[in-house]
Amino acid sequence: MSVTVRVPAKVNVQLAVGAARPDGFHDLANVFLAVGLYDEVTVEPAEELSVTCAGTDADQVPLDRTNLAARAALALAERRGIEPAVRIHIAKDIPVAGGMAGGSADGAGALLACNELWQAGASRAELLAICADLGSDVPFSLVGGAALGTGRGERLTALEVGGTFHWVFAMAGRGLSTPAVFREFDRLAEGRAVPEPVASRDLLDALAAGDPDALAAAVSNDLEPAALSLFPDLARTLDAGRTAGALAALVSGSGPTTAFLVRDPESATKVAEALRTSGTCRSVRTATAPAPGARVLPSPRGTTAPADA
Ligand SMILES: C[C@@](CO)(OP(=O)(O)O)[C@H](O)COP(=O)(O)OP(=O)(O)OC[C@H]1O[C@@H](n2ccc(N)nc2=O)[C@H](O)[C@@H]1O
Ligand SMILES: Nc1ncnc2c1ncn2[C@@H]1O[C@H](COP(=O)(O)OP(=O)(O)O)[C@@H](O)[C@H]1O
Repeated sequence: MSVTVRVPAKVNVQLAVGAARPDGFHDLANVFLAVGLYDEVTVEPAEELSVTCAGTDADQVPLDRTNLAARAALALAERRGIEPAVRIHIAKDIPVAGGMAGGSADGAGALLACNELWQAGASRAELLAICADLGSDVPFSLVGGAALGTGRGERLTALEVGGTFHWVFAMAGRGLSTPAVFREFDRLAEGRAVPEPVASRDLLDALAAGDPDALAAAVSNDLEPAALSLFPDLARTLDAGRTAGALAALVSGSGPTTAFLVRDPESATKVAEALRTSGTCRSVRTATAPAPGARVLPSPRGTTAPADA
């Protein structure tokens, strides 16, 4: 018997960052949008906990108990008094350390999958609380769609999205560490007052209207200067996408993946091709948004019945 859960990547269409808090985190107004690039997490009973990973960047994924999928299984098992005897396999399609919440996706996926496999019966609220303990981005991976994250990004309010948005993503040749980018944000902010992070009304209206031009005018990422400071070549990728006709070009979260909002599928193909030939990135993908959150996939013959998140 096995259970497989599919979980989306995210892009942050707004990432407003406040001053560093005493606990080292930053308060955010984090507008998450789930995009149609997915990892799949499969769990099945085993003698002991193990993690395997295949696919894009699989060699960069830790296979020990620091893996967010393993941590999620352990957290649920501990709460429920269950032996965490489970084999976890991650089929990876979300770039690693790319600012698209791939590790968070695997954490949320493993949690939902183990809840199903073990028939552990954790409620949605309990799953969300475990997600928040695992990382700031993990609750959103469970929920998907679009949401405003406040606090360190873990407190979610679902947002209305009035249409399909088309995106192109350029993957960089190396990753960027999220803590390093926040540290660089603090360094760049030294000596100036950092305003409270607030969600943009124009941006929320653009999402609700499904209007790509209005969304393009409103996107912003306060971590972008820090990511560019640590990885200056990203400016060339952003320029290549803009020149090819993207409505907006921005760094995804803490980077280094760059995200390009385009008007329609034709424009996505054109911008993707221009980025591929620009020599400024490692690979290019297109995807639409919003995508649903973590979902149990229908099981192959005779295993557990599918259940939505
Ligand atoms: C920047 C964002 C934007 O969505 O995503 P990524 O670009 O990493 O995907 C997130 O805030 C990343 O969330 P996540 O990757 O879950 O981070 P966590 O594990 O909670 O924290 C890792 C480290 O990032 C920094 N951190 C994270 C969140 C936050 N609100 N303030 C912070 O300062 C802290 O240094 C923390 O120790
Ligand atoms: N299941 C996982 N998949 C990817 N990375 C993981 C996973 N579990 C832990 N990590 C660690 O988290 C780091 C950040 O990875 P990831 O979540 O992909 O990026 P980001 O935080 O930029 O969205 C990786 O460098 C890796 O060391």
